[in-house]
Amino acid sequence: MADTISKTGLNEVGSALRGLEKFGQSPWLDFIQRSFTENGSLKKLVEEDGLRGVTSNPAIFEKAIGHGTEYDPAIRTLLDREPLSAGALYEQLAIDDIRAACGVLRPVFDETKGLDGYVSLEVSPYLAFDAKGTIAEARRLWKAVERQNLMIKIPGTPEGTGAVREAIADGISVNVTLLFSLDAYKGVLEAYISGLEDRASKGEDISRISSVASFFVSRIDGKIDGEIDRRLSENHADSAALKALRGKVAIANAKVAYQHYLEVKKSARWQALAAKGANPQRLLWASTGTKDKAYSDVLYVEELIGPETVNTIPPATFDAFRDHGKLRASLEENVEDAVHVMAEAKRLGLDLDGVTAKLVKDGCEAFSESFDTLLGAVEAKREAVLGKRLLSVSADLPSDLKDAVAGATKEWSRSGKVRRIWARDASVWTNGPEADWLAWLTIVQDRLAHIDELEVFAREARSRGYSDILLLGMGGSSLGPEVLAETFGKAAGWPTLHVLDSTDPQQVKTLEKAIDPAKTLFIVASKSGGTLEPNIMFAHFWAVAEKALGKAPGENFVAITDPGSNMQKVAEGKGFWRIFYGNPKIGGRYSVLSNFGLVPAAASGIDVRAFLQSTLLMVESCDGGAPAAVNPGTQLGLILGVAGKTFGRDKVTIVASKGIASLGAWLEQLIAESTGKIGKGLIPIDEETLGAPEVYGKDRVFVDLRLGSDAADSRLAALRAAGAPVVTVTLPEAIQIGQAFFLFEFATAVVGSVLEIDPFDQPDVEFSKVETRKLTDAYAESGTLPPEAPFATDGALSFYADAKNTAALGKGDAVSILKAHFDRVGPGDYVGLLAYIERDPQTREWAQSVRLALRDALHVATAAQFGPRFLHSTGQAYKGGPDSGVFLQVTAQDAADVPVPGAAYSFGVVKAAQARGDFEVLAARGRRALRVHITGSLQDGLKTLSDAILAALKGE
Ligand SMILES: O=P(O)(O)OC[C@H]1O[C@](O)(CO)[C@@H](O)[C@@H]1O
Ligand SMILES: O=C[C@H](O)[C@H](O)COP(=O)(O)O
Repeated sequence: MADTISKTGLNEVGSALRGLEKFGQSPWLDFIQRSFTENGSLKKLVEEDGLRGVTSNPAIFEKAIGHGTEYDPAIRTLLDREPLSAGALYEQLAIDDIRAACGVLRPVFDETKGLDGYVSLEVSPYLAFDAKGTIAEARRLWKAVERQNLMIKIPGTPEGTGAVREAIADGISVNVTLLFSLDAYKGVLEAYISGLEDRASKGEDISRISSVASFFVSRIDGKIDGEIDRRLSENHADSAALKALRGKVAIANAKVAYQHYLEVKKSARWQALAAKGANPQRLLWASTGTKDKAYSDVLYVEELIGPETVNTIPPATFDAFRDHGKLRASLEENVEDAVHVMAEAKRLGLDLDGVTAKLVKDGCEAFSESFDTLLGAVEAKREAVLGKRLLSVSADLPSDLKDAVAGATKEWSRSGKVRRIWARDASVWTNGPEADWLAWLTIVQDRLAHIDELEVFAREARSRGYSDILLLGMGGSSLGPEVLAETFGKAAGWPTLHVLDSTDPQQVKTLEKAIDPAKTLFIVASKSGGTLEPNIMFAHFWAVAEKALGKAPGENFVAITDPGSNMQKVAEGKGFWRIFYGNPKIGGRYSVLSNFGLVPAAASGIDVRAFLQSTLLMVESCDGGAPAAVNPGTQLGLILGVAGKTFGRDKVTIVASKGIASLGAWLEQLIAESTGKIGKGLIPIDEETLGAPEVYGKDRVFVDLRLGSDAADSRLAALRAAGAPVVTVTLPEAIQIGQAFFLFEFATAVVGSVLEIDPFDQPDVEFSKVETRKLTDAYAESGTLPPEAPFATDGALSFYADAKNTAALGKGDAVSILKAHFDRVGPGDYVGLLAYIERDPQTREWAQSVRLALRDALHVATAAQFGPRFLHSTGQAYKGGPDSGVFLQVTAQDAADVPVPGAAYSFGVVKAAQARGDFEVLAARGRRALRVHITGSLQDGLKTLSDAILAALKGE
């Protein structure tokens, strides 16, 4: 702008601009930019051209902030101070600019006794059709800018008009924008007057409120002239009459609006307010830059000069008017002609009502798009400044998927879904209870606000000299802590964090041996407090600790549970050292950034403050102020959701750097339990070693989680080249695992919206729990589980299934049964190996080799899971998700069992009941499932089973 406004002829022709004042019109400038204010250019216009106000809009800020590097230092300074989102950064920059301009214009405000000297700041264009949101934002911005010569710009939509009345009644000066039609203007003037009356009736001063009604001009000609040209090109019968209207309608419309202003001013109603000191709401001519080069470049200034009006002039027009503008009292000239033009437009069917209605809608959309572009540019700058402090997400997508994601992104922008998520609007999903499960959105800020409590606890725990921490929990209560334990390892001088999430007696024993129970801090974690596993694990380790310490070990126990749970009562009754609470508005799989992750993190020496501060950066990246196109959580969610829903790519294959590989298991629960229901969903595939493109079907999306500068698996390049979608999430440092948690939480919520499901419930897991409970109750009553018989036995392997599956599999030997089972696998299916055995390096390796053999032979996705752990994770999707799973459940005779203190059943019985409950639900859901039970040595049995599987796959 400094260059745009010429410096020539100021004294001589500058009088044209200055001359407007003599006609009662105030020239304002439709432009703002930091450097322009800072370098004195704005002041110069005030002093030399008689400039009396400034207006801004989202498009103007987009031009100022969204391009070039001028605002970069300010962005850097702001980010050094606080982890702001793109939206918050923009707002801060805009507020600073508006304040600076208010400072320059303040002398005008004082000299004119509050008539002029205003600077306008527009409410977010996203709120144009949201009355409540608009008034809230108007109040917020008014307070934040805190300048008497500020005007809050509110669009003159029906919703905006309602907000105008409230704002005026509040004492906020308002510039009503996007006015095109006489009717809309009348409504706005009425709202202004009513607002003043409301305020006066409260006995409050109305003399310090100012308002303008921004009537848009050139955009009307743009539309009407376009229609005229279209008709002329078709040799319309009324060609001459149409031609005569070209370039006339906008000005005529404005002149007629001005007549309304004059009439209202004469009214008794207005006079009563004027007597109390009210200022009239002046008409402000906006959109006064000439768009059609065929017209004079000062047309919309010269033709609208009249008393008690404002013209906000864009820079080039300002220059032009200074240079060759002519002054005359044009606004009240030939009013009858204006009325005639309007009548002609009506007669010729130029549909001014339709045009103006469309202009309002288009205007709001255009400002929203400019705002999206602006915030997108700010986000790019933000990411550049944050650099390696932020994880990055990039995607290589085949073109059809890429286009579909771009389409979905547009739709999300248009419908404001990201903002609606943050506004806790359940209509983003199913309009069900989703809004009650969204406290994870702000849990990071919440926990940072209480960080002292965690830090004090960490110090105390450390000073107690524990060698180990053993966390007992399932699913969301254990998988997050497991990621933290495995990602960060043991911190020097701090205890080692172990996690137990199994009822396998051997696994329980292994953990018991790994710790020194007298020097262990036990953390019992359960949101509900009612989950079977943590309760029986607690009973066991309480007894173990009691024995080791020789006294009630409450001091060595900490509970994490939701307030009011049974576990809270137990912990209180048993004198636990501490009880930490979860947030009941956060589900288990979304709880890692709440106390469920933070308490074990703090106790094991992770710097929870730094961890949360880092995580907050990602929370802000996913904020409602970051438009869908640049919002990493939204983009990731749209890619996964659209790939699954539209392209049948519903297997999310997770590949990871070694250092963050445990994130995969946490992601499994998040994705599967959140999305796998009512026959829909994404199936996470974790730890499946990559293969060549030929071994895959077309149902995959690969998510590559990279840590630091770890090189990506070279096989991904081949997959990319073969057209497979690959999303890469790169964490420059391990501490950004918190960012990854939030990123995927947000993305999963987005997937839920795309799939039109409630991502926060888990109906089928509950069903399994009920089935298991029935079996353990039966055991408690009779001392034995209900009898069951295999439908076939082959050596150490016995096969069990429901009637439907049995009928499909036949009663041959192991190989033939397995062959029949895997013959049922088709393209797009996946195979789930569900092993209810100890999860240790050997069994994991066994499961890996079997799943890879299955994948390579059947060209389908495979999952290798351990029970009962997966029941609180992928189990939901296996039962409730798409019916594309083919399951082989593996159970085994336990070498030794472990009793559960105070219960009739043992760990082995619980595990057996869980496997059977799981199978019953799979069968009830009509899934293709087979259970193989190993008797005798587990190691030998597993070998026999894998040999039989390999033979079945070879078709032997
Ligand atoms: O923390 P809780 O209530 O013991 O629940 C453990 C897990 O069980 C589930 O409720 C069902 O599997 C999960 O969502 C949850 O993470
Ligand atoms: O208040 C000012 C308006 O936002 C501006 O004049 C719109 O002008 P345009 O139609 O040239 O975008």
